[in-house]
Formats: sequence, C-alpha cells, structure tokens
Amino acid sequence: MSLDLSGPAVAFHRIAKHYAGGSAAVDEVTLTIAGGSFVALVGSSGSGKSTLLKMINRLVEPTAGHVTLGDHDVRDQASHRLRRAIGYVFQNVGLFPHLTVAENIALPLRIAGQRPPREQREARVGEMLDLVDLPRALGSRLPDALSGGQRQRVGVARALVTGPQLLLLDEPFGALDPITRSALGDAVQALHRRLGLTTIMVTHDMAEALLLADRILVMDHGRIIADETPAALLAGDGGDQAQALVAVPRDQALRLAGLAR
Ligand SMILES: Nc1ncnc2c1ncn2[C@@H]1O[C@H](COP(=O)(O)OP(=O)(O)OP(=O)(O)O)[C@@H](O)[C@H]1O
Repeated sequence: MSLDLSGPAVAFHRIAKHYAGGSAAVDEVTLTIAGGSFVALVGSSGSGKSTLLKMINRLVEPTAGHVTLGDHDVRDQASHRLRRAIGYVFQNVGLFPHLTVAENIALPLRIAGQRPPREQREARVGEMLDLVDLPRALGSRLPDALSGGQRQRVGVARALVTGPQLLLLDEPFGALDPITRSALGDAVQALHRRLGLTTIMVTHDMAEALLLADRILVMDHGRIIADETPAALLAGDGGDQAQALVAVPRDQALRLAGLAR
C-alpha cells in the first residue's frame, strides 16, 4: 500500500463540455483543488457534476480547456496510465458478475499491465479487503452473493488496488440504505485521511457533503455557483441556491429535535 501522504492537486483550466445538440454541460470552469483535500460536488440533476468529474480521468474529453494533476496535463499520459493513478467509484460499481470478489479487486492490476505472482496478488487482495473492512473469506464469493453495501466496499477496494492518490466518487452510495450509506461515507473519509488522498465526490445529498468534505462546490447549469467550506455554508454563505440545499438537512434536524422534546 502506498503511504505517500500527498494526493495531487487537481486544476480545471477554462474547461468546457458541449455534447452534440445540447447546451454546455460544463461551462468554462476554472478552479484548483488542493492536494489532500476532500471536495464534494453538489447541485441539481443535470447541472454537470458527473461530466466535470469524468473530464479528470478522461472518460469524457473536454470541448475546450484542460485539466492538470499536479504539474501534468492529463492529456500527456496514456489513458491506461492515467486511470491507474486515479481511483474511480460509481453508483452501480460495475463488478464483473462471473469473476469472484478477489478477481474483481485484482483486475485493475492486470489492466495496468502489472502481473504480480499469484501469492503477491493474493496478499494484495487480502490487504485491500482489510482496508475496506470486509472479511477475507468474501474474496472467493461472486458479487451476487454480497449485499449492496459490501459490493460498494469491493468497488472502493478495486479503485484503490493500484495505489492511486486521487479518488473520484460519483454518487457512490446512492443506492444504499441510510445506515449502510452513513457507515460507508465514514469509511471513505477514514481512508481519505489515512492514505492522504485527494478525494472528489459527486453527491445529491448536502448532509453527506457537509459531513464528509472539507470544501463544497455547488454546480448549476455547468458553472460553479458556490465554493465554500461546510462551516461557511452552515453560517449562511454561498448564495440563495446553496442555502436552499443546506436548508433541507437543517430543517430536518430542527424538526427531529422538536420531536425529541
Ligand atoms: N453522453 C451524453 N450525451 C449528451 N448529453 C449528455 C451526455 N451526458 C450528459 N449529458 C447532458 O449534460 C448535462 C450534464 O449532465 P451530467 O450527467 O454531467 O449532470 P449531473 O449533474 O451529474 O446529473 P445527475 O445528478 O442527474 O447525475 C445534462 O443536461 C445531460 O443531459
């Protein structure tokens, strides 16, 4: 496991994406995310969050502008090398149903051209299962024989197996029940800190963003309309749209507190 505690800075330089026939999905975004930070991207459906995220690992190519990781333009690397340096977790995980959990976790090593001997590969898979708090015995099961939360943990293990220092999460907990969701959010935050990652997470859930991230970007119509710390958002900063999103968990907390009285 890489323990180099320095995830890369990620910078967007006037980045834009126009899909054919649509308006700008991302509209000239310029900003820098500091290495080692945990950033949440929130905003309404269709505001451009996933598109912005996928321009980092080049699953989407920008129409204009570019992205840098540290000092390097992401276009300067072959995409397989780039993706080895970037962990990516999305809502439905995309585990291969006919491969065991262990084989799924080891797959990025093969794709990255690494062919460690069997014992080394098994040791690495075991380490990754430990990292995401899954029993090693689950390695021999097929993904169908796991719960949704366990599958999502396998997705995180697979994303981190090549030792990336940048982790991208696209609605990673969207399909999970609230208790599993909260436990996994905490697990990802702990991994972020322990491994010194730079983490960028797309979420619809402002409460999750406030609890996990140290910086929150609110998107609307392809632009960043608020860029605040959780403390600043909770203190009322960021403008009306950001405050409308913060009002949802705040009102729920107040109503619950009222019920408990
Ligand atoms: N492959 C595509 N082809 C054409 N248009 C697309 C494509 N992917 C996304 N779009 C459009 O780009 C805009 C931004 O989409 P994007 O998925 O980035 O938004 P989002 O904020 O992540 O939404 P959601 O929260 O619903 O996932 C939307 O209008 C969407 O319809």
